[in-house]
Amino acid sequence: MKDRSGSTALTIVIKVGTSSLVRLEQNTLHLSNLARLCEVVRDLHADGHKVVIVSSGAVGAGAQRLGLSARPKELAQKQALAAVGQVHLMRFYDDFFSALGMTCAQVLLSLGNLANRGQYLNASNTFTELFNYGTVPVVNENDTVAVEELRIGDNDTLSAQVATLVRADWLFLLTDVPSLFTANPSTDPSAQPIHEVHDIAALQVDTSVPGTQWGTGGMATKLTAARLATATGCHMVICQGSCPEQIPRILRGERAGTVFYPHLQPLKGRKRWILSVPVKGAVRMDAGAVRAVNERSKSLFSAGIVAVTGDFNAQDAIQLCDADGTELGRGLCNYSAAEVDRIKGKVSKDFVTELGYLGEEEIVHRDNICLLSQRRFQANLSDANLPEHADAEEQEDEEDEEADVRERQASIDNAAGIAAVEPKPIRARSDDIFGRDPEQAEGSNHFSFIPRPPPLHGRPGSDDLGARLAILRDREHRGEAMGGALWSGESASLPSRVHVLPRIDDNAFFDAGPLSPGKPIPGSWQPQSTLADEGDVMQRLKELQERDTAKAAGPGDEEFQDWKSQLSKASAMERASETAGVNIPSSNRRDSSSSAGSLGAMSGSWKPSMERAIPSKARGRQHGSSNALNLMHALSPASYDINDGGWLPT
Ligand SMILES: Nc1ncnc2c1ncn2[C@@H]1O[C@H](COP(=O)(O)OP(=O)(O)O)[C@@H](O)[C@H]1O
Ligand SMILES: N[C@@H](CCC(=O)OP(=O)(O)O)C(=O)O
Repeated sequence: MKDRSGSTALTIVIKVGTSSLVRLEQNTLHLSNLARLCEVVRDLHADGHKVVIVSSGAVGAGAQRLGLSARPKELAQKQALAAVGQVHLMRFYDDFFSALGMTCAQVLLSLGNLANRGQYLNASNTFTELFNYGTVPVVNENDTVAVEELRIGDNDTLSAQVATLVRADWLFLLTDVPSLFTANPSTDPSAQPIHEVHDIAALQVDTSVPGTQWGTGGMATKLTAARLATATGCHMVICQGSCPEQIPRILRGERAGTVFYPHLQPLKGRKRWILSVPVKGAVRMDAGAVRAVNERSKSLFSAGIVAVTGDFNAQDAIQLCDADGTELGRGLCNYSAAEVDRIKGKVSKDFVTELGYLGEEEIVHRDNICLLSQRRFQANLSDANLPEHADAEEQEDEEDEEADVRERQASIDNAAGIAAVEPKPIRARSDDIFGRDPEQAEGSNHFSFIPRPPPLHGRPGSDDLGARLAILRDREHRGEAMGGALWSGESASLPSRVHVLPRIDDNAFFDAGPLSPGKPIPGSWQPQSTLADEGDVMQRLKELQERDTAKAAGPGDEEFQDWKSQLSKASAMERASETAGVNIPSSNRRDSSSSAGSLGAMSGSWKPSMERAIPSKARGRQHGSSNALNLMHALSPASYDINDGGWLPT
């Protein structure tokens, strides 16, 4: 079967709500709905489509099993009911699918599985394998263990996130009404059905009246799901759960339910994942910032921020809203809520005075912004109205997508314990580090890519450099140093034992060139001075921490002033070179706004002629503030030299 767009093999997510799975009056499961849904899935599967079910109903079914007539209010009670109901529901899914000659698989997800990029990729690989085995994954939130602040909370949002994860073409939300209406049809007899939605922002509907006591979120969360799903290029449909047979008919083009059309230029690669990061706050932008961010796909700078809400940390996801509070997109913020509050409306040269350090120039870098508006979708959008750099953006999206595929593959390889020592060229990521394969014999020169652990956060001057160090030492103690930030080992090209403290939070990509057994890493690095042992490293860190603290004390310090003036010269130099088209490594370009790159540049270890395959996307992909460690590298005499195209932080 082809869908209306002519595609043959589709990935389809079907979310079924409690209202369609539980018969409130009879206090039983709605077995006929459930059985017919399984039959529809069987037919879709037989037509070559991959199908995931996101099933609600655990709490409702649990309540029925225990004879409760009202939904409990306490989280712990709901969690207990979910534990009872989930197994009951899955028993029927398993029975029905078995009777139809199919196998289903239970997947319980929690927020952490989606918000953490590594776990997200891992979950994605699991779905791929479940599809390969021909099974039907049946997903629910892991309600029983999800604590309040770490819950997704409703399965409409969960289903959109699952649709993003499996790169679904269609997401169906089966519920107890035939479509979205202009208002709740059970309380407003004048409510009119809405059949098609091209621009969610333009919708005028009242979703404030909730549905049954057993559902969560009513229509409001379904609209949230629609915004997420359509932004990633997925069609979404709200339709009647008692008639799952509509699904194949809607795919063929029949008019039923409410169809939300996807963005023409959907989010790709890593930006899709950003949508799964929990939102911790919001900023409101003035009209100029709205134009820059929403229409011209620019970064968000502090000058355009008029208000901040929520309590977020650096690198949390926040909503980017217009002055009225309408959400236009989401992004990973480079500063905490308190920091943004202090620098909002100001320009970046004021950051040092306000914050005591110079951080990223962008509050939210454009590489970390996911726009949710469907401005690009409108059919009448002429080329002249397309956002600035639309072509470049498209190419960057493609790069993002390719990077995403590579990351997924790397995640599979790592999970399988495959050392990435291959005769063919390998593209490595800077969040991999090189290390000796722990499984290999002493004296072997084989190298592996070892995934780096999640980034640590910190600011110079804050005392968390000490905390970072404690974490690093703990990792090393636990034998994770090879995959951690404090790396120790022997390089094939270095005779001596060295300690390398790589920049721990840069997600830039770099090309490692071909690796093969017994061959030194191309572009191998040579420390100009060697930190011989842990004592040296600790001593160095201590010195640097003291310097950090002194610098953070304020801009009165002479050395700090000198540092600042070098920094602005470096930025100017860089801008000039950029304009002149000199090939500048992207990571250094990015770092021009932070201490390390610029100081590195000024100290001569920056090599503009160095050819490296770092896509421009690397810029701004910073996770957490790297300033403390960047600063350390910048100040450290142990800077690393690049021989022939490899890359390590200076
Ligand atoms: N504008 C609207 N259009 C349709 N239904 C609405 C609207 N606003 C609120 N609702 C309510 O949303 C309910 C469906 O959401 P919910 O109870 O969460 O169901 P489910 O369990 O299927 O997720 C409907 O039964 C209806 O009462
Ligand atoms: N995870 C919960 C579902 C929460 C939920 O969103 O319910 P619903 O609004 O019926 O889709 C459960 O299984 O009961």
